[in-house]
Amino acid sequence: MKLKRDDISDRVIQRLTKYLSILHDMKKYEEYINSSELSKIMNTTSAQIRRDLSTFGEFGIRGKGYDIENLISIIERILGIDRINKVILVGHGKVGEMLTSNTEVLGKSFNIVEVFDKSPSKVGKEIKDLNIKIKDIKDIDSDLGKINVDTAILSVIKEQAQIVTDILVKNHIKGILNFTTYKLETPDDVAVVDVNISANLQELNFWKDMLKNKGE
Ligand SMILES: NC(=O)c1ccc[n+]([C@@H]2O[C@H](COP(=O)([O-])OP(=O)(O)OC[C@H]3O[C@@H](n4cnc5c(N)ncnc54)[C@H](O)[C@@H]3O)[C@@H](O)[C@H]2O)c1
Repeated sequence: MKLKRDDISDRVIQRLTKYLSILHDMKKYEEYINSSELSKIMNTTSAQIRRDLSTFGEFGIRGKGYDIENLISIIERILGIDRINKVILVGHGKVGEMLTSNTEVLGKSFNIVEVFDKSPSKVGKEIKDLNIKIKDIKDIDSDLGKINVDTAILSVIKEQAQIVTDILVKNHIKGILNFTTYKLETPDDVAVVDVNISANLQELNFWKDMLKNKGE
């Protein structure tokens, strides 16, 4: 099935990643799960689950529900994590270090293959856990020409975010995980996902207060 960007909301994709983690837990105990069981764990409705999954095809078996193993592999394929994805990281400061010092943060489907920075005190230093040396951002054009990679993590200072993004786009990067708070401008064929812990906390506060008021 060929889907267009407008057919899929960000929320559906966020829920897919949650379904996946629940399904991984459930597969230890069950072979099948129906939308009603899944909806209780997800704290949503079974109609929502059916709607989300039907965006991508019909996978349920009438009377039995979803084959958990099968659903896991379908969702992994949809999310492109049925393979190892090579990723580069630009900006090895506090955030960058947090990401390279614990490979579990990225999960088993993502591998950091190159790290770039512009600070002379960092370029050339080895990142032991990854067995690679930090490279100079100045050399990114020639370095990326040698490896086949289309995903980048951006963790430079905000003031450099767009400049680095333009360099990444020029080097055929098609997906950027943006840790900076800068609103990046990219061509239509480049996907950007912003990570913003402060914004997440603000959202959390809103939901927490709303639920508290509901109980009063
Ligand atoms: N998403 C979040 O929740 C969150 C949390 C904390 C910080 N941040 C943001 O993440 C970014 C990184 O934060 P940090 O605390 O790691 O900052 P930092 O100053 O510790 O690190 C930034 C790194 O980027 C490098 N750099 C700067 N310009 C560069 C360029 N043109 N090319 C390559 N490397 C370059 C610097 O040399 C440095 O190593 C900042 O924009 C910060 O605002 C986001």
